[in-house]
Amino acid sequence: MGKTVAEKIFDAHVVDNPYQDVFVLSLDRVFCHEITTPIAINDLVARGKDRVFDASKIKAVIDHVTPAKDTKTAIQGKILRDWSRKHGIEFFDVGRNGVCHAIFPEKGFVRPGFTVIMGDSHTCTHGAFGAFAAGVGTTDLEVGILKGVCAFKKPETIKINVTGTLKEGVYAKDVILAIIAKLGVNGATNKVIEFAGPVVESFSMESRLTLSNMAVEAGATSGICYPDMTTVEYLWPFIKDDFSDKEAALEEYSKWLPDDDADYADVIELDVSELEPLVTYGYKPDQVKTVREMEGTPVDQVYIGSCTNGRIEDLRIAASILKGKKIADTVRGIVSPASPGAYALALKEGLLEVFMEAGFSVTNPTCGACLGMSNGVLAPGEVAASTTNRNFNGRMGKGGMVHLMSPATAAATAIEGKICNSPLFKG
Ligand SMILES: CC(C)[C@H](C(=O)O)[C@@H](O)C(=O)O
Ligand code: SF4
Repeated sequence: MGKTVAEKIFDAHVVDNPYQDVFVLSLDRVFCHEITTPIAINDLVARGKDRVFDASKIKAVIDHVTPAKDTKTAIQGKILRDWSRKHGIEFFDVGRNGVCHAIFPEKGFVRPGFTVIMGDSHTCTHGAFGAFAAGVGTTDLEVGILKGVCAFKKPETIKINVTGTLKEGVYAKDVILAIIAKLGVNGATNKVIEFAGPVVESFSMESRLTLSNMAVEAGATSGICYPDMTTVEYLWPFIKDDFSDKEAALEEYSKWLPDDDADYADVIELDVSELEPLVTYGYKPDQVKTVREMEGTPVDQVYIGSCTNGRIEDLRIAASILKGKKIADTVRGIVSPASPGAYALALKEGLLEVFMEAGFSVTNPTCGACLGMSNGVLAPGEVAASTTNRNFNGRMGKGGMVHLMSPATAAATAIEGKICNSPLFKG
């Protein structure tokens, strides 16, 4: 029987098989942010185990609330900062920081075939490189930091073949919303999703990161895209000394493709040729309608950012719609480029100017408004159009409502003050 991508990665990393389908895997990366890692650090210190398995494989960033907004968040940042310095862990502090799942890919920290953990549910994002990347709780994070291993049940895999041709103005965000609507919020629980097919092959790394990012919203442990020349091109600045040429890198990474006769829990065919821009309407990410159905819904705030859609590709699309336009005066527009790289490029390309002239506030790279912690918290009863990944009740502020959508739809919605299709989508 052939193997799925996750099965191949498990086989290559297994250090123990304590019982049945539980496997202890060696870790290639342990990522840390200031919300969940300080709890693990404090506990490790209290237990006299303030050690790390391999400082070069651990990376840390302050991203959720940055710069600190109060004493509590300042302390969280300080714990992570002091610990990183003490152990020689590469650390991204104010001025060089951004959303973990945007900055770590940008730095080339993830490679095909890697195992990655982090105390964050959207760690699945890094599966876009053909890695097994999973969010974990405090105990697993502590063990990972200390010993460089993590125990997982060998997951089954759902393969989704995305076929057809996307219409102009329809993006990876619409595809993943369609997938979540189809699977339901628990449809892939304890499973891995492989995103396959010509549409995914045609996607940039940014678009693949958007797909993998929301795998967890269907319950998936990880969302994996297959490594190909797009992956190699993206990683090339970081791997060029390891390979004679790009073809050699591609050949090496191809060992992380699934076998033709791999055994899947389910194989889903999704033809996206007729797909329209989508938007969520309720408090669960599988509550999805077409933008057309939701057209005219007034919004108070439009947020463009996050680990889902705060990358340079997203900023370019939104800016192309906002150029020369003004957002409605009933709307507060907030854009948070997700990483320093995206911010710097957006500045250089004049995109930040486009956003500002349209009436947006441009913030530093941070999670901020995405989870209602800073930089754009909603008041009760307010409605946001947002390029983020979660629309849970109160997610962006107690009593607030969030409609998830693509950056193109968000930009168009900001101009109208009401949910609407972008001019790029011709129907
Ligand atoms: C704060 C963190 C633990 C949380 C997560 O795990 O996802 C956050 O990033 C989120 O998106 O809600
Ligand atoms: S941007 Fe939002 S979803 Fe992503 S890690 Fe930050 S809070 Fe979580």
